[in-house]
Amino acid sequence: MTTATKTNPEELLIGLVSISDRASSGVYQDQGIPALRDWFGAALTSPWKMETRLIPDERDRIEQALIELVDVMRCDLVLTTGGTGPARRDVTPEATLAVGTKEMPGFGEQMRQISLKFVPTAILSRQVAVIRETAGHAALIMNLPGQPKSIKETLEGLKDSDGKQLVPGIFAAVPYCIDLIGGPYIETDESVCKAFRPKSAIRQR
Ligand SMILES: Nc1ncnc2c1ncn2[C@@H]1O[C@H](COP(=O)(O)OP(=O)(O)OP(=O)(O)O)[C@@H](O)[C@H]1O
Ligand SMILES: Nc1nc2c(c(=O)[nH]1)N[C@H]1C(S)=C(S)[C@@H](COP(=O)(O)O)O[C@H]1N2
Repeated sequence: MTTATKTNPEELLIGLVSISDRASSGVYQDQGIPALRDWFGAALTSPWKMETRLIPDERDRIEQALIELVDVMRCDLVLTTGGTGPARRDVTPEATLAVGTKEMPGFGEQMRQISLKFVPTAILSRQVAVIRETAGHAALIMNLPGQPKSIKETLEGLKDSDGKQLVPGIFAAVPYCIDLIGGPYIETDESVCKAFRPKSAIRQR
């Protein structure tokens, strides 16, 4: 576990939660947090920090981690990886919906569409996204599947060998969503992920 504190209101605080019985008990090494950290390191050009958790597939533990990351640490964005499938112990979507104050169904639908370009089993992921709002703060919480490779696939989409975007990744819609819930202005490296905002919402630097 790492501990980050928000020192600058312009800095994005990202909560990264890896949910895996086997990685959290040491059967194998967690690759979820490293894959997320590497992706954000390449994608973001505006300031950011991360706060990480590695936990088993237990609904109470997942809810507790999400609430703490949003309400106490004041993360603006929380990404989970793992526990979205149909297996008995896969409960990440249930925990996420339980802590959300608004559901964002478009994210789940679109993430499955993106993932279907990579694997036919994408339909097995029940991933969801929600907004959690407290009195003075709000965050977007999004589920990603557990396969470490699914992180880049879902966030970044599909490019051809020349780098031309064939399928936009889900992260393209995240910066404007964070604007709308009062979070910091996120800027990205367009060669990794081009953020989409309405013209009126684009800040000139
Ligand atoms: N945090 C992780 N680190 C590394 N590999 C992972 C991780 N989570 C999942 N995987 C890999 O992705 C595969 C599918 O993910 P899934 O979440 O369905 O795993 P799982 O079999 O339920 O894992 P677990 O039993 O650890 O909860 C796993 O079999 C494993 O190879
Ligand atoms: N982009 C992407 N999405 C994916 C996958 C993948 O490899 N890449 N694996 C699928 C598989 S095999 C499963 S079972 C579901 C659920 O995975 P989870 O239980 O690890 O969250 O995600 C699906 N979505």
